[in-house]
Amino acid sequence: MTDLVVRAVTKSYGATPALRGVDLDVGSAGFTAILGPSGCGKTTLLRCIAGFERPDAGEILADGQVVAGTSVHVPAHRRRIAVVPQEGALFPHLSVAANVGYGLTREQRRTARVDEVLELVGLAGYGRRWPHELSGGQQQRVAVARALAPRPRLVLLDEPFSALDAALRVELRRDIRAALLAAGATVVLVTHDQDEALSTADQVAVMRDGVVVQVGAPVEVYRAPNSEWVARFVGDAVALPAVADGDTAATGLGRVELTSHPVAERFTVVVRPEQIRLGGGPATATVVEVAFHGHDLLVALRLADATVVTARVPATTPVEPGSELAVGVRGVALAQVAES
Ligand SMILES: Nc1ncnc2c1ncn2[C@@H]1O[C@H](COP(=O)(O)OP(=O)(O)OP(=O)(O)O)[C@@H](O)[C@H]1O
Repeated sequence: MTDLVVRAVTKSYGATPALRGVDLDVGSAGFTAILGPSGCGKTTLLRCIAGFERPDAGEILADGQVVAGTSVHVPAHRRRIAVVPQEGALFPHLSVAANVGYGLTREQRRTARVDEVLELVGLAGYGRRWPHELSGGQQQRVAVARALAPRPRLVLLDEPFSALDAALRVELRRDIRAALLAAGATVVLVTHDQDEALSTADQVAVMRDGVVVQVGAPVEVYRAPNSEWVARFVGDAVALPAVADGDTAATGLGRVELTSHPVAERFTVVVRPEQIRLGGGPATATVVEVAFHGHDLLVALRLADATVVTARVPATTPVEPGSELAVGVRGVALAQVAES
């Protein structure tokens, strides 16, 4: 697997800073997602890695070789890094096979490589079709096959599933992940979709305002975000005013366990809506609203201190607006933020 290292990379467009010192190590993880809101610099980082942009400062190394750095700029076509863009990547006037073979030498095209990668993405036998004869999902599969054909050391995916409908995305993500890892490629996916990042990647790098603010396995980033911002960005979060009580926090939902000592006398703790327990616990709450979301209910609760928080519970939970319930928090708080 290719070891990609990004060190202190900065990049501005005129007076607009897009990257403000990005550090990222993609080495050990097969599949890394770069997750961040619109405008945080994801695409710029991807373009710097691919070689379409030149960083202002910092270094990018692939397998220990500097591909971008002070006075080094290996051109994009020499990096052995493939990019799969959002959509519209295929040449409409070329057959599927010709699209897939586009980046291959004439000799390579005579081998079975095109059929091999088409099979890998689940499109064996589609070589003679034209792009317009394929569904959107099939076109993205062809784009991935084309990226894989020349055996790149790294595949960069730029929001490749964003134009597809929800059900198709889930299936395609799973298949594409399997195909890329079967091909032995190291993969970097850029996305603003939390669910996509958490469900597809082995490692998630969360970006905000031109820097990577947290890197970790999906479960780590979700369960132990290093700030309230990350907690809110990777999922729903409930912020509770808290007062230090020994090594725990006293909140409107009762005592909450912390992963570390309280940061101040008064602070805010963050928990996930699914951590709120209904029908048991040390505090009392009034049910303000119950919203049905298929397998879940979102239950708005007014606590004794008048704070309103939202709990997520299975749809089978018996709960009525206006009723009073015992409530509590299970598990530990995700993050604590000192009151400013
Ligand atoms: N070619 C450009 N010229 C000037 N400013 C640019 C250019 N490309 C990007 N920017 C600016 O750089 C910042 C980062 O943009 P970038 O496209 O990398 O973000 P992003 O996270 O990929 O956003 P999105 O998810 O919306 O694509 C933004 O403020 C953007 O307006």
